Amino acid sequence: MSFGDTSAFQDGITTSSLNVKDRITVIGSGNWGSVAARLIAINTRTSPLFHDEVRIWVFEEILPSGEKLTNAINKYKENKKYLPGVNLGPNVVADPDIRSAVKDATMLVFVTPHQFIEGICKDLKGKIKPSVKGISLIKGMEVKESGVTLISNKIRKSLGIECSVLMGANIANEIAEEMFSEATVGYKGNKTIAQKWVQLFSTPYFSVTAVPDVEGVEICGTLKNVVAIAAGLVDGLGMGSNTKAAIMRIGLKEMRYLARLLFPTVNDTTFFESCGVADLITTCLLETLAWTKENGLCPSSKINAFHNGPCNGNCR
Ligand SMILES: NC(=O)C1=CN([C@@H]2O[C@H](COP(=O)(O)OP(=O)(O)OC[C@H]3O[C@@H](n4cnc5c(N)ncnc54)[C@H](O)[C@@H]3O)[C@@H](O)[C@H]2O)C=CC1
Ligand SMILES: O=C(CO)COP(=O)(O)O
Repeated sequence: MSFGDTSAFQDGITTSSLNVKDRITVIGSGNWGSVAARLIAINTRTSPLFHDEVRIWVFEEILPSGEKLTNAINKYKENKKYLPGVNLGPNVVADPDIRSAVKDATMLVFVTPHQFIEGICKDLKGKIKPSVKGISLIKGMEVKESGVTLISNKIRKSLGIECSVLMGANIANEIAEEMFSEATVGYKGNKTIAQKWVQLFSTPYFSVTAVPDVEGVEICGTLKNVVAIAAGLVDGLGMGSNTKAAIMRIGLKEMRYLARLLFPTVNDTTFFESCGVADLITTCLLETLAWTKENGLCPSSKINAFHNGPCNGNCR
């Protein structure tokens, strides 16, 4: 079962049925955190379900101008370091103090690099409302000899809250430019909250669908990066599009195999959502583009460049 048409929910969730407006805090203000805050702020400005203001917790940094990043976001409504040139919206408010940023929140959006989540959860323990709902946009998982732990599970266990996930073919800069993208919300049990997450993120150019398979959605967002490394190697070796397509096809099958080995309840259909095949494709394509842009090279020279220097224009 899936759903993506937010208009269908308008009757199901009303302010009168919920009584209070939800208050949103975004935890993380990097590239994707800033774009996520921008999407959310569009909806909180217009939907009666949400409080207008969107708080964004900022890991404080000093800009080359000497200004604090938080002050600059609040002054210019722009994240000059992680999303320059994009207006975040008048209702986005940056806060460098994580505790004050989450104090009134009823919905928390986690969107930091995965290595920081443990420390962040420690800081949040006992500081959030017990009824708060979370969603993780973080890609990655913890791997130890004892087994793997998904990031949403770390959040759930550490804070004792419900935590959904949102993953997909979501290159943040493209969404900031309002180019069309899809995303998948993965949830466990609570369909009402999943519907609310869909409403919070959906815009005409950001189409969100929810599926009741939180592990499946999250593990897709993690494992696709392994396949993308292989796709990058294919580029570097100049092996061509057929080989890259084979890597992607076999990689998707292996993603499904491993996902089901780790989490037997993962649904096959999840791999056909944006979080599955679409994220795999965009990340495999991105590997090529990012590397070649950074190095001023054409794709087929990628590996040779390590040995022979930059492309001389003769490679195919
Ligand atoms: N950028 C993208 O297009 C997408 C990113 N993601 C995922 O979103 C998550 C966040 O990625 P981005 O926003 O791209 O990150 P980013 O790389 O743009 O920003 C890094 C963030 O980490 C913060 N930071 C640095 N040191 C820190 C510390 N010690 N403690 C806490 N925070 C610290 C920085 O201030 C900054 O806000 C990642 O899990 C990534 O995989 C998912 C989809 C798309
Ligand atoms: O979601 C992404 C592209 O769709 C980017 O994900 P990563 O941050 O894991 O590279």
